[in-house]
Amino acid sequence: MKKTIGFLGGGNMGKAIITGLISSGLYEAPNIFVFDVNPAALTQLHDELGITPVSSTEELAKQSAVLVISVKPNILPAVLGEIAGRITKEQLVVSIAAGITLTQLTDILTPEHKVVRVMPNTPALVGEGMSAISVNKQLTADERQQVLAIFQSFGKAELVDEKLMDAVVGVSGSSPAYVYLFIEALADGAVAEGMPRPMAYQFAAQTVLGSAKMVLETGKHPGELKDQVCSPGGTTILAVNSLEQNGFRAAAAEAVRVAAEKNRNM
Ligand SMILES: NC(=O)C1=CN([C@@H]2O[C@H](COP(=O)(O)OP(=O)(O)OC[C@H]3O[C@@H](n4cnc5c(N)ncnc54)[C@H](O)[C@@H]3O)[C@@H](O)[C@H]2O)C=CC1
Ligand SMILES: O=C(O)[C@@H]1CCC=N1
Repeated sequence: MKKTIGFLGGGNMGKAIITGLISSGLYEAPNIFVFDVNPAALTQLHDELGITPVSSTEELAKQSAVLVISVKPNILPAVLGEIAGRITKEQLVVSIAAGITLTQLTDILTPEHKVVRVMPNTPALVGEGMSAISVNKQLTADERQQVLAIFQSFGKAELVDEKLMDAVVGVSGSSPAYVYLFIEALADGAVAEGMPRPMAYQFAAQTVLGSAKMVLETGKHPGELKDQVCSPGGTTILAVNSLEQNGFRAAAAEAVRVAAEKNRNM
């Protein structure tokens, strides 16, 4: 049997996942079905990635063993509600919508349906995603592994207790945006010192990438890694003090908190 997956919504996050899936080889592009109300988005996905566009949500539900709902949270209930009657209890329904709980999904479908809540992030596009996955009781152990394999094909993925999903949004779902802000700010500083902008982005982004790898691969505490950069009487400790004076650490932690709170109250 063909291994199929469908996407209801092919926007920023849908496209990032589809690109990641195709690059990993887990799914062949023609076996990825997409429906989007925006015909231009659909044509672009077809032309760029080779996916199979479908013309209705009903058709999508029929074609997809795994159905990923990747529309905005505010329209998910209506969109899923429209096709609820066509979704079988064998299909896996995966929602990536912020703030939509497993119970909300089974309220729209039925408690017997297999539902999955995932919080991915856009670096899926380049095979470096971070996804958290919660499932309801209807999934078998094999199906849990299947979902994990999908999201591990383009980065790291973990099964988590659903109550952690708000923290996940703050620390990985939304946080690429804060990291881009940081990269842009580092580059602005370098440009002010006379560095050409493209060079500044490269130096800032490669440093963020390398520093992240240091945390993941050495297993060392981030504080210890920071200390290794701070020479006594040197440049770095002055820069670190400046960041502390300007509330950098508190600002980052507060960003995670407000994103989590929003997710909780969506
Ligand atoms: N952008 C991100 O970094 C992340 C987004 N998410 C979640 O992913 C979901 C999608 O977000 P984005 O991709 O950023 O939004 P987006 O606006 O880029 O994409 C949504 C897509 O859904 C389409 N759409 C709207 N109404 C539709 C309908 N009735 N039927 C089919 N398609 C329809 C739109 O044309 C658009 O292409 C949201 O629920 C969001 O919470 C989750 C993690 C990260
Ligand atoms: O901003 C949002 O609501 C979505 C969820 C995480 C990233 N983007």
